[in-house]
Amino acid sequence: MSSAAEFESIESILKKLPNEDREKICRVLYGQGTSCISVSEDTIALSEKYGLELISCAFTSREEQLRVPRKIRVGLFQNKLPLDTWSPLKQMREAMFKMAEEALELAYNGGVNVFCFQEAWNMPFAFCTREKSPWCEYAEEAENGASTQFLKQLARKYNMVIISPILERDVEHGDILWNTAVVIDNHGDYLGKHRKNHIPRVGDFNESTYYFEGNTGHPVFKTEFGKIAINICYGRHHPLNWLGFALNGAEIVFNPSATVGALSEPLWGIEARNAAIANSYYTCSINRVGTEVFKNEFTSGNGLPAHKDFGHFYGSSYVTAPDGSRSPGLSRTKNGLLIAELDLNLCRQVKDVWNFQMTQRLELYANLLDEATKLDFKPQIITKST
Ligand SMILES: NC(=O)NCCC(=O)O
Repeated sequence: MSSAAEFESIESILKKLPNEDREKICRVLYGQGTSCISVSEDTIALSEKYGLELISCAFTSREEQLRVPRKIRVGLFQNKLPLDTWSPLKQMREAMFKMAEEALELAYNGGVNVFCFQEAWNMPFAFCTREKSPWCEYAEEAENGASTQFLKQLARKYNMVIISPILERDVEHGDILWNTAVVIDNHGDYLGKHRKNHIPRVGDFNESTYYFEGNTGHPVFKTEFGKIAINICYGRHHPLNWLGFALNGAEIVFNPSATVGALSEPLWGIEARNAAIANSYYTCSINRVGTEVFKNEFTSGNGLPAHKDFGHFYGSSYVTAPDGSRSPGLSRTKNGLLIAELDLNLCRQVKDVWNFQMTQRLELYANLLDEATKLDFKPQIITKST
């Protein structure tokens, strides 16, 4: 479904440079902190069988004298829709589950401990349309919906924490919808959920037609593989949203997303990376791939002609470490799995060096925020008196 005109990735262009030049550029653009890790031949064969691009890398950390390394592997999965947007829901679900099963099998073979899907992974990203039918039918209960039940058994089988961002239907509270990430622990038990804090009102992203801003705060989920949190898509534009997860002790924050090139691609490599630096945690950014075409035209309220697709979802999923180094990105056009080995000890090591937490002056900002939220707030602007 991707347009042939789409280029594959920044990395595929960098590969064309002479080695010496490429190394210099990568050191500056990507940081010094990643190296390739080899995965078994079987894992490579599996990625080929399932048509999934596979990138695996490890972030560098220092060995400590008193603490053992806390190395874990994350798996970031990006995918196109397996069928046309207008396919019957049952068929779409079957195709999605098959694809998820293959990606999880590959992740297990690559030693992944925590796996995350893209935003609203099991449905077309139909929120551009503002139509209610059939899209609202994709909504599921967080704790016991079809995809949670399906993933629980795979989480148990593979001893893997799974983050499953879905359209949630809250049947106990008026059947309303939310944009939610469900967390299933490695024993196959439902651990909890987080609802998207910031809802876009930009371009074709008409998501406020479907759900409100989330009411779950900034939860951090304590798992056997570290303290994890989820900042869903548009929340990545809000630095205080990232801070919220840091204040609650996150070591890894996942950013499952759905965003298109014309809108956000120059921002993509910056925001989650900056958040990792500012908050001394790892960030894992996942974006969907491909161009999703809808049956009916929709408009964006910007005077431009009505159209039937959002534009190209550019994938490019990547991981950033607390020291600012980042992994290569997955392709802009293909389904893929990025496996990254993280030593969670690096979070504290970076805090000790940079002291961002010690120097952050929360009380200063708390006072300002308190004032700024009052209706009679007067901005502190100093002008020359006449
Ligand atoms: N899904 C979503 O929140 N997309 C908004 C677009 C963006 O933040 O780049």
